[in-house]
Amino acid sequence: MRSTKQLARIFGEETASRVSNARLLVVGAGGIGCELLKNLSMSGFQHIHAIDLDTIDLSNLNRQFLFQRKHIKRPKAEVAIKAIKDFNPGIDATAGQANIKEPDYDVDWFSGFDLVLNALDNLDARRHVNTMCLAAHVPLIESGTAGYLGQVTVISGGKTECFECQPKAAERKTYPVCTIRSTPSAPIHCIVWAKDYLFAQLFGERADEADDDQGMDAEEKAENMEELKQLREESRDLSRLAEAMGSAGFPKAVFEKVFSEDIARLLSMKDMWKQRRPPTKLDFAALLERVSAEFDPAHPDDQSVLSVEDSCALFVHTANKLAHRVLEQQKQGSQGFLSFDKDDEDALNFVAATANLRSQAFGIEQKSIFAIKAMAGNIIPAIATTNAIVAGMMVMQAIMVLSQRMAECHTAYVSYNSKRARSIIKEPLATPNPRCPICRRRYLTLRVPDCSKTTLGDVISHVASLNGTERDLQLGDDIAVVEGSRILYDPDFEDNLGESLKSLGIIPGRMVTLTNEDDDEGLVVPVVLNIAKHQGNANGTQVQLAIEGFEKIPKFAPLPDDHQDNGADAEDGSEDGAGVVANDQLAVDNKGAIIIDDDTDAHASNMGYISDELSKRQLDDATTDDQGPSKRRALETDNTAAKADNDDIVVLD
Ligand SMILES: Nc1ncnc2c1ncn2[C@@H]1O[C@H](COP(=O)(O)OP(=O)(O)OP(=O)(O)O)[C@@H](O)[C@H]1O
Ligand SMILES: [Zn+2]
Repeated sequence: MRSTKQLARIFGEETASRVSNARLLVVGAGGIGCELLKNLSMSGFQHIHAIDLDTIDLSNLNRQFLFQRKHIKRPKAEVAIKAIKDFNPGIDATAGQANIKEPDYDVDWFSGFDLVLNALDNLDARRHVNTMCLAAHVPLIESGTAGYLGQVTVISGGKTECFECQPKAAERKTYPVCTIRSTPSAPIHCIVWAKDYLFAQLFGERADEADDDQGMDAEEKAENMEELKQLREESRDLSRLAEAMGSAGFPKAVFEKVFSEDIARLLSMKDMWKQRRPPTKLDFAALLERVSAEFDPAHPDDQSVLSVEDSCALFVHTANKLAHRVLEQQKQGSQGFLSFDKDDEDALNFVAATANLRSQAFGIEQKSIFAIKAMAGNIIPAIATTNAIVAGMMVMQAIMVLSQRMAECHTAYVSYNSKRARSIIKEPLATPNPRCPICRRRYLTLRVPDCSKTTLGDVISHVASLNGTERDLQLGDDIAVVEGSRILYDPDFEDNLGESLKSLGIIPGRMVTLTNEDDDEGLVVPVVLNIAKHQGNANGTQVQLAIEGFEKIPKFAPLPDDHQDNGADAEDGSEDGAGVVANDQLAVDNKGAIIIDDDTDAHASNMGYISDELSKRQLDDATTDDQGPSKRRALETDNTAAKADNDDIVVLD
């Protein structure tokens, strides 16, 4: 094959052969994924499986060049794989339309690949693949772009930082409740109000009234007493209105409540407007009388700013449509609530119309639906060229990993600065954070003949039976077993010992973490057992529990004495070493065709996936509960993972 020959000429026969024999998993066939699949198929890679949960949208076609208009609504991975097979018919390429988090894609499945490449767009999936690759001992190439900024890095368990070793800067904007609900002064305040408050209250899952004062201490609550009371009343009124959904007067009732009554109530709080421009009430009937004759609320122009009258007509149209959808869902027996999705036209148009009406009331600039989509969806426009550069760098890293030239792998950044249009920066791969709650783990596989017969006690006895052998797990006597955020066993909690694994929800694909209860120093590296089916026994004799994978466990550096010296413990969200590179480091590291950019500030903010919100983690001993640190960390890991994925703007106080 031509590409293999070319590869052999550049990198040698051995590398070319490793590349052509390697089994690759590409997760995500979107902006980066399409570029990557195209590159891989043209660079000598022969065995590729791509997975993506989504289907193709019109909005993907401007940058996902393997897709054409005729492919809209077809599965991304399938179409992308078909396209690369057209380029390179000899390739062994397969596709799956699925969420990579589905239990079918378990550790055994991941172990079937030599290399995984992430081309994802969300933190939750990235974290999941990171853990699966660590558990399966498969190297991972991680990537991300945000507009002109991009990043590629290599993750190899025990050798490099993993995706969770460092906190990522929090990008999520938060706004005080009172600004959103009472004193907006910018378009985004009105958009957040329309999306997170009005839309959510009317069509979403019923919110908890107590949320209005979340985050306030007692003093703040006392100071804001009057306003909080008003806010609660407003919410209650809206909930009552939601019950009128489907009646002819529903849109008018909502309009009059939010753009007339609530504004009158705000105006009555005179102190609020001493330093601010007071809002004005809107008149529903008067606005509807002046809607332009040519305005079609079913097909609004999303590029221009609508007149306030047309926004009112759009509000009526979309409020009716959304109400209808909720009622239909209820009729079909489901709970009947919607959550905002920027790609749901009714939801977007409702939010755009109400945000603009509110802007009108508060004398704030109005925006086109297109602009509101970007703001409501927290969207940074995707740049095809950045995706292409990142995908190219991923292929280079893939070749290096497969040819076992890890020392030549890098974290590479695509960066932007006003002096130089674009540049790429690289830095050496960082070593693992010795306190990382994900990669400082010994990932092993526990083969279980039958989870409905094997008890938790059997597992504990099996672990104990390894003591003193070469497979000693070195957990000591006081073992604790944790699954997710549940404690299954510790020396003071033996209730589950007689339970079958299945009855405890421990089935193939799940992972349980074993720690030492008394390990206050955190010296024991916890063991994570991936539960897997036993492969069976050819002789027909009864198969026993078996723990596998000892030979794949990396060596872990001892914990540093200084507990402060820990990036993952950083609480302030600062990047704290997460990608900031010293200039002198660059100077010694700038071999190759890399343009060095000396703007470290730009660099610091250019990790492709920093746009994902990372919940901050507190991994050190600051937690005041009385669980041992190892078990506590195991629990925290699971809790933070659960909190992780929410890219939306949140209203906080
Ligand atoms: N858990 C997951 N399992 C499989 N694929 C995923 C998962 N999460 C995200 N993806 C896929 O990763 C890809 C990321 O690509 P990209 O960032 O270009 O997003 P997009 O959805 O194509 O674009 P946009 O968000 O701008 O509409 C998407 O195709 C998405 O479906
Ligand atoms: Zn880590």
